[in-house]
Amino acid sequence: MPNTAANKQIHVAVGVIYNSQGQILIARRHDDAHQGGLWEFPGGKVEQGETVCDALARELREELGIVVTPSSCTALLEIRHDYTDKVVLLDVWAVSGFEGEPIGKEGQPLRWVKPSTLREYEFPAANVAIIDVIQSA
Ligand SMILES: Nc1nc2c([nH]c(=O)n2[C@@H]2O[C@H](COP(=O)(O)OP(=O)(O)OP(=O)(O)O)[C@@H](O)[C@H]2O)c(=O)[nH]1
Ligand SMILES: [Mg+2]
Repeated sequence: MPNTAANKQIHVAVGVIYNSQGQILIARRHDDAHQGGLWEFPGGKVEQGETVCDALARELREELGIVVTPSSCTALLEIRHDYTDKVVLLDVWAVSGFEGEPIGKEGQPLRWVKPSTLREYEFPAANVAIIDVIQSA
């Protein structure tokens, strides 16, 4: 298949961020974004020349204003998902240490939730596997 915009795989760094009470941070995607209106784990596209950890730290600084403690990042899983309009490779990391208080710097609503309540929120289809891993931990 030719490498067109429609089938090019997008590498995404995704953070499952824990606070000291064991809650996880979720954010609501803008209505006009891909998979808009759904909840997500914060993160974004890995840029050329970046490690996934660097990309995650940059995205969490840009989107939430927090500074991730590099030693607190651990790889959780990778998910490849075909949304028809695009294919994503989600590189999912747990983040248990950071400085600052997260705020929705792009106007996105944020919520700290207990892992057991994650299924009450609507996420993109690719996230089902992430929630399975979180809840089996
Ligand atoms: N951040 C994030 N993206 C996800 C999740 N699940 C999921 O399918 N995605 C998909 O991953 C892709 C890239 O994520 P993104 O939109 O956050 O990328 P970004 O921050 O670089 O955004 P930008 O393109 O506005 O600069 C989107 O197509 C999005 O739908 C998730 O839990 N978190
Ligand atoms: Mg993003």
